[in-house]
Amino acid sequence: MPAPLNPFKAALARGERQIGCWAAFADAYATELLATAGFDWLVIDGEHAPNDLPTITRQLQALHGYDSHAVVRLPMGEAWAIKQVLDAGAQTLLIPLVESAEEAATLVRAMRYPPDGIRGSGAALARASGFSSIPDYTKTANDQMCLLVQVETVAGLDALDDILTVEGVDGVFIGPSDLAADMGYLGAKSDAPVQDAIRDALGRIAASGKPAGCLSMDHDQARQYVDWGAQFIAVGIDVLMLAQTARATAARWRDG
Ligand SMILES: O=C(O)C(=O)C[C@H](O)[C@@H](O)CO
Repeated sequence: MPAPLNPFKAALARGERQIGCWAAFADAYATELLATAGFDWLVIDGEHAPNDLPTITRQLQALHGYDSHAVVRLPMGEAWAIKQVLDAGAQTLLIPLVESAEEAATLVRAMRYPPDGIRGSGAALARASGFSSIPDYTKTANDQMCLLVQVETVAGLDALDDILTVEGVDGVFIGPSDLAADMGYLGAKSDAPVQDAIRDALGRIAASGKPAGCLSMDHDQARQYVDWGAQFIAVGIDVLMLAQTARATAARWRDG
């Protein structure tokens, strides 16, 4: 029996639009709830949400059997951390702050077993192999790995065309907030120079044939990103959705 198919990777390869949402509660119960909403992908965020390996693992377990695909974002692309979340069952990773083709190629190798990469082959005891109930896991897992790299600095944009040539990079996500900050527009990702840079980057990624990704909770802006070439687009962040609704409800009753 081979490793489970990665439906998100397959959908991207078919050119299908994938609508996503950030899962930032660091909690399996909340992430399972989100999986009932109908998003194609959910980011289990280990960069800016208080997640660690056990909370990420519990969220992967909670998403099992749902159609929303888990995209695990690590704080940084370290090979040891990649190995741990892959063994926990993640198939798709989103790695922040990639600034060169060399970095991207190193990430590809960290996600693959030899001879294609350096992933440690101890999955026999891990959730990824169904605790050894998937006999061909290690022989077939490489093909189901999906690497999304985040380009979100001026240096990253300068290296974008090179990054796009790296085999094994399955998609490139433009991070609007970090890009704005790096361009000197901290907190102003909608300012014209940042939007121009995002437009250029999404266009270049789409033209290369690789899927482009982006994030906006502003629905008009998200639509704009799709028009500019984004194929996988995150349109919500769960903590902010709850915060906004809670604040609006309280204000309505306090002020009315
Ligand atoms: O730079 C960005 O934008 C991102 O990388 C996404 C953010 O980190 C997201 O968590 C919300 O701001």
